[in-house]
Amino acid sequence: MTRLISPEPTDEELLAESSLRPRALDDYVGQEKAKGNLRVFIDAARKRGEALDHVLLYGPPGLGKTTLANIIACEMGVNIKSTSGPVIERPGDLAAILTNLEPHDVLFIDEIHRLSHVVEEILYPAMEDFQLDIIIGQGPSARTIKLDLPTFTLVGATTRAGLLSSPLRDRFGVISRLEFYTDAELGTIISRSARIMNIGIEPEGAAELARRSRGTPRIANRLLRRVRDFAQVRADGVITSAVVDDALALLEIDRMGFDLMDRTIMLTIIDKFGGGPVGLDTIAAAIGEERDTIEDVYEPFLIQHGFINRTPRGRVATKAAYEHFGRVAPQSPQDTLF
Ligand SMILES: Nc1ncnc2c1ncn2[C@@H]1O[C@H](COP(=O)(O)OP(=O)(O)OP(=O)(O)O)[C@@H](O)[C@H]1O
Ligand SMILES: [Mg+2]
Repeated sequence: MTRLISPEPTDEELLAESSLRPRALDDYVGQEKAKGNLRVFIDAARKRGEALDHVLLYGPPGLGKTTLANIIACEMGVNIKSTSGPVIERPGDLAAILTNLEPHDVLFIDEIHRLSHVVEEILYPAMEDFQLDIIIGQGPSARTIKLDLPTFTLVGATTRAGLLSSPLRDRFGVISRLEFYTDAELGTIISRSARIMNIGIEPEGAAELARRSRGTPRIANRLLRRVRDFAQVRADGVITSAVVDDALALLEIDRMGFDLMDRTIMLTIIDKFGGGPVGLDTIAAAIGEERDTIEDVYEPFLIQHGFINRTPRGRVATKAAYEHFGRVAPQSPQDTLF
């Protein structure tokens, strides 16, 4: 099932996204820390006439990792080859990709935490010494030959850097964490997308949409498309904050941008487990969703905005979560003790 606020791209979006994707670092909104670092490293590499150091981008889905990888290649003035961890099945697949790179090219590996072990081991010498170790023959007569590779830049993307093996993580010179976007940044992205898509939107409409986008550009662009449909049918084509309100009410997205699954997670902790602490596996079983999906996709935003706490004994619903549903939070043990 694709959720309306799921950060995973739909097919329609994969097409639409390419036109909305900023191509230069200056057009990439927000992420000032990552951008600032990259700008320095890119300038330095260009001045030295070298390939950029390997870059690892991590953060929740939909925050702009793929976009940033493409911008890096663009700013370096090189080609980008894109693939993803699960797609590279055998060492030979990776060897074929690596030997086809031009000097200084960017190799983008999405979901790099899902690379198989054998493939990962090919990557170590390739990243470090730009060499490929190929084993020829079998048994006692097997020998390794080394093949020189062009210097290249590996850009890896992952939702959780913690899932990467440390030898792999250590081989990245630049490690950047992407953050959720502020409402103001999302407002800028929404206005820009509306311009490109030729949609009329009032500043208040953009601001309201930004507030409901879970800090995520992909969700912002998706909601913009849905609300446009609504504005064309129900209003006279212009997106006002009232149109956003009505459209999102219909789509069951509340004023915080939470959808049914977000609310289910919080209400499950509150109602079924007395507010927690409750383990992630127990929550997953109770709502019939994958543990990893909850951890990668739903939970980061809820934690960041203080609706759920992660404790050693499990997840806890916060006072803000109770208040969001108009409930009164039980007194914490500390309050009753003293
Ligand atoms: N900083 C940004 N400024 C403007 N638009 C952005 C920015 N980041 C992302 N977007 C928009 O959001 C969409 C999704 O971004 P992108 O595909 O790069 O996300 P992602 O982090 O790679 O997600 P995933 O982890 O799911 O691959 C893009 O089409 C782009 O239009
Ligand atoms: Mg991506």
